[in-house]
Amino acid sequence: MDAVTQVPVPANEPVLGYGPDSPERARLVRALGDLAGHPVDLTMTIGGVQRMGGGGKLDVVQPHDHRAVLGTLAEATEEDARAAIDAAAAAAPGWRALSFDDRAAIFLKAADLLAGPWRATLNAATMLGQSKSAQQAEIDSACELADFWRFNVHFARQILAEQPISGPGVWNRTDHRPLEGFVYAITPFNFTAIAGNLPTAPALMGNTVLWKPSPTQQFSAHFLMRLLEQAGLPPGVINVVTGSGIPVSQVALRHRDLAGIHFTGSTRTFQHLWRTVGENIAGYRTYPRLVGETGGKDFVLVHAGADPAAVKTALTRGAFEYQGQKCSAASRAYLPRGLWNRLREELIAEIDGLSMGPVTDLSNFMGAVIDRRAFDKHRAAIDRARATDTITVQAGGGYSDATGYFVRPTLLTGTDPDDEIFTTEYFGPILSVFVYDEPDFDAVMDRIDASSPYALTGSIMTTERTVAARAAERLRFAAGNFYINDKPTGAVVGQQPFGGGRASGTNDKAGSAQNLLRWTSTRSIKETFVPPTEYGYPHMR
Ligand SMILES: NC(=O)c1ccc[n+]([C@@H]2O[C@H](COP(=O)([O-])OP(=O)(O)OC[C@H]3O[C@@H](n4cnc5c(N)ncnc54)[C@H](O)[C@@H]3O)[C@@H](O)[C@H]2O)c1
Ligand SMILES: N[C@@H](CCC=O)C(=O)O
Repeated sequence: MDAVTQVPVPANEPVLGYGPDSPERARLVRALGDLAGHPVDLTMTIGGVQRMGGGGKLDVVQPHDHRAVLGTLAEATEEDARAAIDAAAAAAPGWRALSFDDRAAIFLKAADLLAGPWRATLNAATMLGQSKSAQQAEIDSACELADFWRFNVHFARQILAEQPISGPGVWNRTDHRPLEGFVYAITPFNFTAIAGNLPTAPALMGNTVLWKPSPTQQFSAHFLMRLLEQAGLPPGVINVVTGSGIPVSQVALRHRDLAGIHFTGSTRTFQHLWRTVGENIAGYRTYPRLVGETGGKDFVLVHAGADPAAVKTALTRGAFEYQGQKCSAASRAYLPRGLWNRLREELIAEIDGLSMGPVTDLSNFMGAVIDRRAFDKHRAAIDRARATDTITVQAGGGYSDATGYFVRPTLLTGTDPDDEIFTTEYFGPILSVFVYDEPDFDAVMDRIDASSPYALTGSIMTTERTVAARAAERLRFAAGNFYINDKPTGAVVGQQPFGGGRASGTNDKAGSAQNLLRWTSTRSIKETFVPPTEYGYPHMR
């Protein structure tokens, strides 16, 4: 069909509340029971066929109850990786020959399936497998993922519509080709929406994909793939391989047809991937596109005139929702002495009162951290803080791995602004506060800018317009997402395109036209209607 169509106007998926007696709560509770009671084989999906990886097995458990097994995956081997890349290559001609509208319809249908009949399943899988509360699952695996799929279609259509001007006798066109080869999508444990967006954004632009989810997100990834199949995704367009990714990368990163990497995860992993691509650069057919959104040490800067109640809520929600396991989580805050003295007791009481436990008990504000490795890292950070003279544990500081990987929300104060509590990403429920004297406000901004290698999110809390403007200017490169009088988390697709610079990533803004452009390689076409028939020019006469 040749008609130039309009795609549906996207709108953000409304966030449901899950209050007592609500129908969505009843559906969620039922899904939690169903999924927890039926462990599944967490298969790979290669060329549309589900099978277990060829390597060692790994149980995926509920982080808040680590004896409860949700499913078992098996490490994908190098042979599995080769099969998945071959399947992507086999599916590529048919997929890129499909019209944009046909591809877009699959993801629009996926969004509607997710917002409707699949919502409870995806939310329950995310709660059980990643230990998210109902609210945190809802904003992630239901709303943000549906938003990614709907807004990406809208932005992709805008990209395709962008065409060059044409002079007399000439027609110029831009052909938005997919990349030549496969895209390797590698996704983190903490957001089901990111796991869903990273393989599907390149696929929407006509690419075929090798997708390696995080083992600790594999449970929700498994259902996500089933949803995409139900939406009509043809076999081989997205090929899922399971496990650590190390054998997969042995093959994928050295493959001639690696055309791009769409990564979200730690800075360390992304730098490893980039380095390996650099080492193999002469071996690729085309220069691979490298898109990576990585770590953060996100700040809240509080000015003397800020509203204490707003500061308290921004810190509590910003630092401790989803156990601080958001790349955007507030992990360092800079408070003026007067306000700190007024707020301290209330803030400690609020943090110590936060409910934490199994997320299947919907009254809990927090669940467990993702796994033993994360638990050990947070425990070590808290123990070190206790043993350091310049640091005081103001709230929390407890932990237990008896039934689940629980770390109490922890508030530290430190007098050395260069200590690792202000510079290192712990990726857990630990918030470090530096108390400054009010006249030092400008010097504190300099510190925030210089003391951490990251530049992901940050916020300024103030009631003075001129202070907000000064901070926005002075901290212009310290955060890719900057908030005024809000927590630094909770970006919404289409409203606050998300991503950071410096060590936080390539800042290609997930869920925006900027990101989608990375998955096309444009061809300029010039057509001359009546070509010249003599080689000479007037000055030669
Ligand atoms: N900036 C953002 O948008 C954003 C969003 C979410 C998470 N993050 C960051 O992600 C990190 C937490 O996530 P994580 O613990 O899953 O990160 P991670 O780097 O440990 O893992 C990310 C993914 O990479 C895989 N991986 C690791 N080594 C690999 C290799 N050699 N080959 C192939 N795959 C490999 C992992 O299995 C996982 O799927 C934090 O640093 C956080 O800040 C950033
Ligand atoms: N986009 C999310 C963070 C994603 C990283 O973990 C937010 O804005 O809070």
